[in-house]
Order: sequence, then C-alpha cells, then structure tokens
Amino acid sequence: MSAVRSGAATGVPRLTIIVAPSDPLELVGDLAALGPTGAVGFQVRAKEATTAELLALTTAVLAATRGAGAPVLVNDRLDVALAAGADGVHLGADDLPVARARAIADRAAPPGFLVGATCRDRDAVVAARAAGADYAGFGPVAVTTSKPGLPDPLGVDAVGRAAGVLPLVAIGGIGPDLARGAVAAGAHGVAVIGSVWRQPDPLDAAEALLGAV
Ligand SMILES: Cc1ncc(COP(=O)(O)OP(=O)(O)O)c(N)n1
Ligand SMILES: Cc1ncsc1CCOP(=O)(O)O
Ligand SMILES: [Mg+2]
Repeated sequence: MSAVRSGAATGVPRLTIIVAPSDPLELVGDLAALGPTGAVGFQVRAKEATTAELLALTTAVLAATRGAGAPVLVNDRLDVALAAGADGVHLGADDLPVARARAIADRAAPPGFLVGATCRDRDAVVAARAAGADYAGFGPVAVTTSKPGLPDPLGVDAVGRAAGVLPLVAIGGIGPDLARGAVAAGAHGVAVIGSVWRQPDPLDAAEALLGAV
C-alpha cells in the first residue's frame, strides 16, 4: 500500500509528472488516478511549442485528468495557464517575475491557483514566499539528463537547509530512493520526467514514486 498523503492540504501535489508533447497522452488519465485525490499532478512543459500548441496540449491534459481531480500546471506561461483554465503556473528565472504573476493570478484566476517558483537555496525560497509563491521547485537535487545547462546538483542536504519556508518540490534526477530521501529531508513532494516517462512501465514507475513520497 502507498504511504502517500494527499496533496490536498496545500493544493501542491506530492508527485508532479512533467508532461512534454512527445509523451504518451493516453497514459495521463491513468497516472492522474493513482493515489488519493490531488496526490498526483501534472506540469505541462513544452519548450519548443508555439503558444497555440502549448494551449492545445494543456487543454488535452486537463481533459484527461479532470475526472481524477489532479492539478495541472503550465510551465513558464501564465497567459496559457489562464487561457486553458489550468490550476497554476511554474516560473523560473527567465519567466514572468513571481510577484507580477501572483498579482495577475489574484485578479484573473480562481482562488487556489498555484504559483510555483524555481529556487536553488533557502534565500531564494524566502524571496519566493515574499513574492507570493505557493511552492518552490527546488533543484536540481541530483544529476539529470532532462534539462541541459543546469548548475551542479544541490544534493538532499540542501533540501533540508531550505525546508520549512514554503512547500518544496524537489526536482532533478529524482527516482524512488531520492524521493524518499528528499521527503525525509523536508520536501513536500517531487517533480519528475525521466523516472516516469523513460521507464518501461510509466504507471508502475509512478506508483513506486508515490509510495516513496
Ligand atoms: C517543479 C519544478 N521545479 C523547477 C522547474 C524548473 O523551472 P525553470 O527553472 O523555469 O526551467 P524550465 O523547466 O522552464 O526549463 C520546473 N519546471 N518545475
Ligand atoms: C526541468 C528541470 N529543472 C531542473 S531539473 C529538471 C529536469 C527534471 O527531469 P528528471 O526528472 O528527468 O531529472
Ligand atoms: Mg521556466
């Protein structure tokens, strides 16, 4: 049986599965139904897509997951998140500043709309909270091949040092063992690409991750 707790208390899922245009969308509905309601969420991330393509992919992921109540966030693009009726946006250093996004979302999105911010140390998490973020995407915790150009891995100890300010979503090279370690160090949850989509059975892989968070 999974040890997973619901993500409902904060609205931030314990397991965020990042979805790209090349991923098998037919699995998304089954992935959304794993665990308690809100435990699994999705982030639509399509770095090469046009705005129209990102909107279409987000709409498709929302349609596939709505029945399960899984939060769906959009990477980088608040405008697309709002246009699609998504549940939130994830912002990094090259994206809209968190405070601007929060202000827009507070006017234009329903209550509970999530704003996440990429952070690499505790000070950044403190700043993200002050700017109105709901959670911090914290990483890369370990080596990853899924995104080029990242700084050296921060390690699980850095998760512990940054914990207790905002819910931390550990990212970067996270598999079940590291997910367990990150949560033990104080993370709220994890976000993954390869440990779901590059596994022979993504559903089994996601179940193993859920059991670890
Ligand atoms: C949960 C989570 N944390 C961090 C990131 C990275 O966001 P960013 O730094 O903006 O990089 P890109 O994903 O846009 O390449 C994330 N996407 N999700
Ligand atoms: C988008 C992003 N930002 C930091 S690590 C990462 C990629 C995470 O992918 P994986 O789970 O395969 O390491
Ligand atoms: Mg970004």
